[in-house]
Amino acid sequence: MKLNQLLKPLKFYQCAQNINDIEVQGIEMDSRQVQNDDLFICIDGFTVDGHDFAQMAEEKGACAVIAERPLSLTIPVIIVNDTVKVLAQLANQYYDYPSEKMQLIGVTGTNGKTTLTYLLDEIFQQYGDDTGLLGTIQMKIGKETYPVRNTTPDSLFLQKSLHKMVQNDVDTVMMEVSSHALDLGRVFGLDFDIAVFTNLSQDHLDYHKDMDDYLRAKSLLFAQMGNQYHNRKKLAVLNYDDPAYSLLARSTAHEVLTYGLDERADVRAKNVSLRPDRTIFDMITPIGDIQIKSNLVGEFSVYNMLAAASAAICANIPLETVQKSLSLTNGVPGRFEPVQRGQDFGVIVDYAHTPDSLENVIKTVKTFTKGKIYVVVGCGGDRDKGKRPKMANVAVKYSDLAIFTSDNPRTEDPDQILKDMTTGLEAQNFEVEQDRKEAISKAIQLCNPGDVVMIAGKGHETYQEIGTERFTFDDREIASNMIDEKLKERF
Ligand SMILES: CC(=O)N[C@H]1[C@@H](OP(=O)(O)OP(=O)(O)OC[C@H]2O[C@@H](n3ccc(=O)[nH]c3=O)[C@H](O)[C@@H]2O)O[C@H](CO)[C@@H](O)[C@@H]1O[C@H](C)C(=O)N[C@@H](C)C(=O)N[C@H](CCC(=O)O)C(=O)O
Ligand SMILES: Nc1ncnc2c1ncn2[C@@H]1O[C@H](COP(=O)(O)OP(=O)(O)OP(=O)(O)O)[C@@H](O)[C@H]1O
Ligand SMILES: N[C@H](CCC[C@H](N)C(=O)O)C(=O)O
Ligand SMILES: [Mg+2]
Repeated sequence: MKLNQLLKPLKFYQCAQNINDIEVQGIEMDSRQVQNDDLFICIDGFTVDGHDFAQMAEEKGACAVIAERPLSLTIPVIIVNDTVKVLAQLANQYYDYPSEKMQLIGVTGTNGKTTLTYLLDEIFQQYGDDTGLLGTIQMKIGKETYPVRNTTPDSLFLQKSLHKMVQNDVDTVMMEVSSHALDLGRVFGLDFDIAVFTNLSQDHLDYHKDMDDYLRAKSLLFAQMGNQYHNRKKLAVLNYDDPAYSLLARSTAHEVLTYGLDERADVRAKNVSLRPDRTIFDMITPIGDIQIKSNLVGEFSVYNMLAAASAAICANIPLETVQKSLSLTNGVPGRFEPVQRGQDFGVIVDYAHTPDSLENVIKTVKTFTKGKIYVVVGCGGDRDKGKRPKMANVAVKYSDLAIFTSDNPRTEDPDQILKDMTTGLEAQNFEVEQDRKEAISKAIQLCNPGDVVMIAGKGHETYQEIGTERFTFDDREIASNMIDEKLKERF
């Protein structure tokens, strides 16, 4: 593509050099990845400033650079006010606006995004769509899966991925939209057809100034859905029971469909029966009522199913398809995932890493546990420190014994994280075992028939991040081995 053509979305920019005949082979924001004739865009990041790598980009063959200040290079330097926004605009232009060629569903909220995108993926596949998925666990295009670094990638990777999905004839894409992504403009210019909100509770206050700032970031998804009133209807799906509902409803220019347990919600659950191994309820919707019998457990799963059904209804999926898909689903890897090795006690691995999600899952375990509940949990390093005492409090409040351990300490001192969790804790029903493997082993060793161990915080993760290195670690695998050992000892 000619550089002139690529710059078309921009009205104002400065360039002292002639850029008329420059041919661009690709866009790059990482100098290390630059290839001949790429356009390099300098991003001033949290760790380093991309402007400092423009020279490297030139040496690697970049044809031009986009920057926020003059740089002494021999290749043309195009100056703009905001390279983050320009990256999003040019990536969209370069990949020919892929989000407009698909049905795009964005999901935001503190908890439940991954779960909801998986439920939706199953519903749309059940309907017969070719689907794409972008989120915490992986990116998926049809049956192919790809590893990811962020829940919501930067705008360049995002547009490239959506373009690939278009090339693969994907009809519908579900994507998690994190508050970081919204705040950092990673989803600028995306044409969302349906935007879904799950819930808001404390997380990420290392990044956002306070809960209002966090909510403001979440509201951007609904404010930035685009304005195609006549071509295609756009819809916002909101949790009526969450206090954030009214602000989010006011943030969008589009029609809102609400869900919740409240009688006033458009899509709601009645006669809810929360059982140890399944959940049964009547789902009331504007287009008819269905009964849901699902393997998912806990009240939070009712919310996830209501949200999934609401988004599906917005996309004109028949209720029978929704009903069938929700009855078939076995949930999401690392979300309330049982580890079963034939033992007479329960072991559940879950990704709860916020006070609210931890409370939800332990309370759910409590509803069906006759024996004791042991919780193994830690808190991530380089993340919201305010969550630490709150998660510790929840763990001791709802369990018989909490074993506090390391999650991903990252660059923090694991002992300090554990101190942050336990300082001021009044209850005595906890132990501290920094080594996560030991902590899991201890909990499993303590189990008598009918007891349950809840291993929280890391869910699907197959690594433990200590310092800046990732070491192989999978709660499910470790727990399986420990259970096997315990069973062997018995015989
Ligand atoms: C705090 C944050 O969001 N950081 C993101 C950010 O990194 P950064 O600002 O540190 O980037 P940087 O290293 O300073 O680099 C700046 C620029 O220089 C360039 N560079 C750098 C080095 C070099 O040699 N040459 C070069 O050109 C880089 O390519 C980049 O363009 O930009 C990177 C590329 O897009 C992201 O991967 C990275 O996410 C990091 C890994 C991260 O941990 N982010 C978390 C906080 C996050 O975003 N989490 C949310 C989900 C949270 C949730 O809901 O649970 C998410 O969406 O993942
Ligand atoms: N609707 C919900 N409300 C509250 N908690 C939930 C809900 N759904 C799931 N959870 C809990 O939150 C945990 C994380 O769920 P999930 O991975 O779906 O959320 P997420 O929003 O994608 O999280 P992340 O931002 O870390 O990617 C689950 O393991 C479960 O403990
Ligand atoms: N996406 C979340 C994941 C947290 C998972 C938990 N295991 C941790 O490392 O804190 C975050 O980056 O805050
Ligand atoms: Mg997620």
